[in-house]
Amino acid sequence: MEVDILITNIGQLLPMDKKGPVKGADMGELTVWNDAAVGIKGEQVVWIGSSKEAKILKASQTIDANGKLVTPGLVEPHTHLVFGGSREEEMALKQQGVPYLDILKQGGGILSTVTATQEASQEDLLEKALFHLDRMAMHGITTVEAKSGYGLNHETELKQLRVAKEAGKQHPIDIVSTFLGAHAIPTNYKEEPEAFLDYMSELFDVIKQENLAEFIDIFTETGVFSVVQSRRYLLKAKEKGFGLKIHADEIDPLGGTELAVELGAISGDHLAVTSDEGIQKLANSNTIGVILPGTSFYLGKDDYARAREMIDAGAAIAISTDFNPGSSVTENLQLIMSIAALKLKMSPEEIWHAVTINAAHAIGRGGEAGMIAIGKKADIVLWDAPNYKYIPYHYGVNHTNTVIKSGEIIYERQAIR
Ligand SMILES: N=CN[C@@H](CCC(=O)O)C(=O)O
Ligand SMILES: [Zn+2]
Repeated sequence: MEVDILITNIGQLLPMDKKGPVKGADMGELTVWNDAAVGIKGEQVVWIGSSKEAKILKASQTIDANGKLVTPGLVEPHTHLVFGGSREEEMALKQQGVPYLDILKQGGGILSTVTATQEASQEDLLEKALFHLDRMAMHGITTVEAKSGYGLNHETELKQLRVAKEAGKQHPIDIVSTFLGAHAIPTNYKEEPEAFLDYMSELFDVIKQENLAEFIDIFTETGVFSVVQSRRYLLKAKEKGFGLKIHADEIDPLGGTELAVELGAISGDHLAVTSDEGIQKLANSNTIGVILPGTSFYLGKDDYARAREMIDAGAAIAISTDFNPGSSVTENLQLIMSIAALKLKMSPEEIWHAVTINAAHAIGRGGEAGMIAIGKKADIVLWDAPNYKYIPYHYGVNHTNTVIKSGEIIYERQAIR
């Protein structure tokens, strides 16, 4: 057989090719192949076997992994990729103990990014999004979910969605788009959240027609949208054929997790303060819990999602950076893997499921992304690490050696000396 790229002498290969999403105790069972090899032709994986068997292949290019860990490209299931400006000035307020929701109430936080995004040109937003995507790719991410939500008017929300679509065309990373017009209440609708949601839902048709988003998301939170308002809005979205997501139980336990399950949302995200009942309901549902422990860390909070209890109860969990300019400013999902180990007490086996196959299922790419399997896209990372436990263990740095997206090498670490 002829292949374009042969990766051989793989120390540990994680195929992550189970039928997902992977739930509960199964998240702790990882398949590991030792001394493996992978053949790529065009965009796809066409051969998997042992390094010894790989000698029969004719390869245009051979990569000697030299005992390295090889995994699927990471899947990042929750980002606010497209935004104007930055919010480093807010850090001092956070240090003084001003709560996240108070900053928002005073017109800062999300609303200050809204002003910057409204003022930014489409070209500038695109350039900035591509820059952040480059950084994600360098860190081993090959598929990204991207939300709008810093427009809060028709024009700017559409501008954000169009930028995400264009970024997906120009960048090798695959982008899955979510409309988060219900991210905050703008000042001109301050006393009328329902009217604002009606106004945002007017965009559903054009978003469908132009194929600008697959999912509709809402921030269900104190001072933002209530459970009743969220339900009404999301039911309208469901009727139009969108998949649903909820920013649920991030700061106050309003019951967003329960709502996500009730509506059959593909994911409930954050879940930092989900109730006992919410955990049970999540575990008994097909909704994936997308946990964002970097946000708890970055907001200096003690509330971390009870991932252990969720997994022990049988839930499917994914983890994410929540990359955004306010509550979690990092493109490094490897760092989040370490925080998941340290603060969520997830095992390395669970963490690898959470950044590959389960993350793919959380954004409607189950069976396509987050796995290495014959006939699937060759999204593959070679790590400067001897085994899968090493990545969460050695924290805060980038471990990628080579990143392959759809069969193309898009990143190779350069030695300085
Ligand atoms: N909590 C709501 N939205 C974002 C934060 C957005 C921001 O602070 O700009 C989140 O997921 O954490
Ligand atoms: Zn978010």
